[in-house]
Amino acid sequence: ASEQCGSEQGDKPTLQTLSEELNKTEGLGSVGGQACKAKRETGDEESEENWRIETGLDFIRENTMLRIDEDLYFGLDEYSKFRRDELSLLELVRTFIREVKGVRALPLGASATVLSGDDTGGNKPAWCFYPYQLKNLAQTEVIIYEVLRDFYWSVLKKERKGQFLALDSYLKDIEESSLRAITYVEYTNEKKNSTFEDREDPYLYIATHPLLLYRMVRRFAEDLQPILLELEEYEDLISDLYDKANPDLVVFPNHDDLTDALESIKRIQEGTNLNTLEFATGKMDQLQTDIHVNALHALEIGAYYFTAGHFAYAVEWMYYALNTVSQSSVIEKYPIIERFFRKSFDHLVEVHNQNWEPTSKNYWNLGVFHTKVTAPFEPKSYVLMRQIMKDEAAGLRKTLDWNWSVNVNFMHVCAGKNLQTEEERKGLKCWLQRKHNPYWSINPLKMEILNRDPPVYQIYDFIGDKLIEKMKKAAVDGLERSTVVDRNDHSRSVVDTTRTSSQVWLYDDRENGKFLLPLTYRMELLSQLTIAPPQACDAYQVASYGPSHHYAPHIDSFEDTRRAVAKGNRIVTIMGYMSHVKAGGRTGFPLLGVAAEPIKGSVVMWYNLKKNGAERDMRTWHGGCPVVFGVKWITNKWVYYNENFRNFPCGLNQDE
Ligand SMILES: O=C(O)CCC(=O)C(=O)O
Ligand SMILES: [Fe+2]
Repeated sequence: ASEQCGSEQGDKPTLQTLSEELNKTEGLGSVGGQACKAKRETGDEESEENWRIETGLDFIRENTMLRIDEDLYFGLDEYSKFRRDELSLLELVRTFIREVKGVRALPLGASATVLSGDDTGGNKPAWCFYPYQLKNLAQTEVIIYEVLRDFYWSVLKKERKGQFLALDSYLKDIEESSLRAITYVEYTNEKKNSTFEDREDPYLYIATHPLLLYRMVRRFAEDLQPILLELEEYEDLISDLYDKANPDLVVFPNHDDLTDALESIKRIQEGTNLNTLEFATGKMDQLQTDIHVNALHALEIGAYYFTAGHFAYAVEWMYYALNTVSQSSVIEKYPIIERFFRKSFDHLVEVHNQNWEPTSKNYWNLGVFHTKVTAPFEPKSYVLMRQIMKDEAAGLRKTLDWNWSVNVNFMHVCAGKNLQTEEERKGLKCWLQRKHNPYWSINPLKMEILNRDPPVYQIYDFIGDKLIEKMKKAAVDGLERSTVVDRNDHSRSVVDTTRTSSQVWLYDDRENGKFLLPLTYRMELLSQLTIAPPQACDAYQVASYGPSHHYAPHIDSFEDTRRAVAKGNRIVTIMGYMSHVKAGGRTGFPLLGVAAEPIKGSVVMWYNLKKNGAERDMRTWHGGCPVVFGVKWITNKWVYYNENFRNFPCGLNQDE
């Protein structure tokens, strides 16, 4: 069916085919299937296809600021402007993308209120922190899509021929991303014969896939409002949209959210060392998804990396964009387009090289390649500086002072690399533990030791699925953005980019938390520590992470013991995984060179203090690696020293 779609265009390249081509990615097959279906449903559209394309092109030529024209060099003036003011590359790229897609920029000062719902201004939630709200947004968008698609084919094409290239490319963008994902999820649900409970939610899939999320947020921030402004006169349409999409209940993402989405992509890629080509084509940490970004997206992502000062990734994304666009046949007809990509690419290479210094300073500039870039760029010959420093960083693991190597090692363990030496790996094993308590003899613990000194254990099947569901249910409505101890004032907690999860506390000593007590007792048996009394622990902290959310390396014990005078400090952490994570989300120990895999139902246990209970054990620096795809749920149980100093240091498996 998709071939048919292509052949409708004949071999005459048009702007329509151009944006179709730009939307394709090498090796992933045609993405036009859904679009074809939409067209077929409306019956006799094929014959009318051509006028739409032709007049669409004319419309663009006549009405846009920057002309796509052989004689008038595209964006040359703009281009020379950005060379003086480098930060505007991103804006220039956005202008270019609008141009190609036929999206008119909103008039300056226009507040796009056609369908913006409640304007909660500064109180608007940051979208990226709420996968469950984003899920609703994905659902709303599909409703908007359906209304606009029907309107497009039933009304618009008859009245205003060809003026709506922007709407056309908007509909296509949804079809090849969100709708494609929904089809995929529904298909797998069906194939797996999923019951109601374990059906995967297609909208949550969209809300937690970093590329789908970026594409959706981008459509809201860039594409939808200008389209709606142009359709304002169709009052029936607008009120239909208003009724169905209920914008008063949903706050739509804006440009700040688009920046957040781009920042998320950056955090994910940097934090888990994803290869650019693989990431762009939907591969994340072993998992291949059938979702990708197109040349225009890659162009924007490259420009964002440039703005953020990470020049190596900027060059890689721009190279991907250029390469994708160069393979498009319509480029022969519009070489001007390719020239824009090439100019941008050349510029990024130049800036990369300006920022590359062959001195030890590079230890602080991890955003460049190991060497300057020379033409022709061959991505395989260039290695990221941080990659090159992997061995050196691993060698510095035992240095307990904070230094540059911690972040590099954290990134590598987050990517699933094991940095432990042969010596350190000796004696690491899995076993069934039946000792220490009769309870375990009939129901042995599935133990694994991840590190011997200091000991880090992972214990599998420790929290049952039913209990996990109960915990999530009790937690989900109370989730709030996590905080960290204020660096300047240790008595305060503050919101910070080093910890981007949301969280809530559940109390097993309160009426509505009693269901947690069996878990607490199980933890006592496991650790041979006193945990249940409130003075021996903190309540259960339940935390949830969406894509890009992380917790940078830290130690769970307090630096300032005034935070915990009565209880003593946090001696042991027992952290449970309450979900599988599709990609990413490990718990990394950069100084130990190892990470725990987020396996639902397992708990990880380690020390935060030395055995004397007074000093922090600096070796158990750890952090929550960025979630790449999916949602990660954890629960923390922190155990305090004073209630436990008597039975210490018998601690964990003293006979191991
Ligand atoms: O999310 C993780 O894997 C680690 C969380 C953590 O270290 C904490 O909450 O203290
Ligand atoms: Fe922690």
